Amino acid sequence: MRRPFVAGNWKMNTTAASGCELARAIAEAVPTSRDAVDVLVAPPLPYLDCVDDELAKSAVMLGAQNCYHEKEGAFTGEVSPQMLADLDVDYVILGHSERRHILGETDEDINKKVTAALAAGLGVILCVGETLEEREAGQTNEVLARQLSGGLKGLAADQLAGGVGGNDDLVLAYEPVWAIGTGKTATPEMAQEAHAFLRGKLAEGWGDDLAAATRIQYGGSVKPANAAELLAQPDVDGALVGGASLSAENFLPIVEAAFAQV
Ligand SMILES: O=C(CO)COP(=O)(O)O
Repeated sequence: MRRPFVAGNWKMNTTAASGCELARAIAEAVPTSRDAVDVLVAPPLPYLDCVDDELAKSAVMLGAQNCYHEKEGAFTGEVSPQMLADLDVDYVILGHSERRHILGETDEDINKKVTAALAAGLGVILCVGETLEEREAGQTNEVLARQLSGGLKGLAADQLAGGVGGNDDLVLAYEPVWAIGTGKTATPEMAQEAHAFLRGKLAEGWGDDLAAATRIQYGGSVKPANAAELLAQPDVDGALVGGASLSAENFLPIVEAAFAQV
């Protein structure tokens, strides 16, 4: 069985004080002895260091929400994968729909970032997902296939599988854009269908072993009330949680729903 993976994407929310308090509450609930589920929080960049301190005595991993593809140099305002690794970041979220649709990132940009992040020893959570118009036009699979092959272009299965005991693997997140922050969740059946499609594409492009090992998270209005039925789907290996990750009261029941699966 693939180890479930629940991640909280805090997006551009919290303050230094409230972020650290939230991290502390999550860390307390997931001590190092509870490692059957991977749990991660991805705070805003300026709070990575203080959140990392709060997570020190827990099994909770640290995530970042973006990076640039260059190591260093004259790229004002950007942050390299090496800098994130230096701050103990385990995984970086790449290709989130907010970066694709608000910040204009292309599959080509995302591919450069995925390649650079994996090369720097970071794990990558690569987000893919269709808009409502694309779903209604029957283009969901086409969009998912394009974003997957675009994001992973030029990468071989052994670069995506992660090292022994390391967190430098590829994780996918299926996040239908119409379900993000809207309260509209994909039904468990819709999520399962998209996840199974993505796993099939991974098998076609990178082989059965990688497809069987790769975790695919679902993201889009995941809440304590719907987490268990989503996580029960055979190809749903975790959740990428936005709004509900901003309070321990909402995030921890989702984490517990994942523990209940193992
Ligand atoms: O975008 C998301 C996580 O990356 C999902 O956000 P919500 O859980 O707020 O819908």
